[in-house]
Amino acid sequence: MAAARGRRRSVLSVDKPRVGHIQFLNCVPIYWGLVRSGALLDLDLIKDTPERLSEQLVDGRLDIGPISLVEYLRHADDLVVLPDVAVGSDGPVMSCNLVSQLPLPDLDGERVALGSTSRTTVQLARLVLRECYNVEPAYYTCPPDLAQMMQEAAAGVLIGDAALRASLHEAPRLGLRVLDLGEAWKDWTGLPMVFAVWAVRRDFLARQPALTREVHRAFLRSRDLAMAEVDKVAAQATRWEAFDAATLERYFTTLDFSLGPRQLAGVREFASRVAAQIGVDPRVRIDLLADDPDATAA
Ligand SMILES: C=C(O[C@@H]1C=C(C(=O)O)C=C[C@H]1O)C(=O)O
Repeated sequence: MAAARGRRRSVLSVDKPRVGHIQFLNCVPIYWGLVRSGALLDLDLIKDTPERLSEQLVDGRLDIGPISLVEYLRHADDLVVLPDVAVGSDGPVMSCNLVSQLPLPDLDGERVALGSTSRTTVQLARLVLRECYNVEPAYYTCPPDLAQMMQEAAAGVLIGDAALRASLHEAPRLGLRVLDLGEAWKDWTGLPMVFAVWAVRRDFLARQPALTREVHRAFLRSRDLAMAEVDKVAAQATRWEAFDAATLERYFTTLDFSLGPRQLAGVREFASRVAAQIGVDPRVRIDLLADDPDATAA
């Protein structure tokens, strides 16, 4: 973070685009192909948690990167979405979970911890609890640590690797209930859920339209390469993780890395349902990067 903040743009040479990368297992398939194709050499890649990357893209320390959907909706005027790539699910997601010590209808008035790395799943959890379970807990934000959450609250919302560990290892051992929020959204709306999109700052796109499209193509190629050999990706990732290769392969193929018409319908539906809760226009305009460099409006 400090390094990113201190980074100065050179006036003597063309700077590499400053691109964000989510340091969770869910984005390993996006990273895999960047390494394999050598595209990584053309990027200044900044790895961090989703909420910090979202903040850096919004305040201009990044040019292009993944952004939590809620933060995109809040800052849509300054950003253009890169099509065909996202972190989402069409049903269960495995790693965006509400973990509870109580049956969900009993959470009314209870303390519920919201993990600080999430901006979207935490809002989805609040929406689902209110609209589907008719409960209004007392929410507070805290670090994404299940043990601490379970000491201080009746339930907690986690994303990423911590959520995967919680649902696969800790919850079964401790007898905790798990609500998969991708599945809850699909059951409620019939639509895919998009948790994060990739976006470019509008000012960067205006200065560097060709470079932006190059980075976009590198992401798409990278994702396609990884998904074509997902067994290898899972086998290598398992060296450093507490999950076996079969579990990681199931995780990578459960996630939906696409952003097509159905996923965009999910984004619009989420925007309309969450609008009042997060203070955005329910029909917020979503601009997608167009093929034609002269036209960016969707
Ligand atoms: C599927 C996931 O998607 C994510 C969920 C996010 C959020 O809730 O704000 C942000 C980025 C993604 O990492 C996950 O983290 O497990």
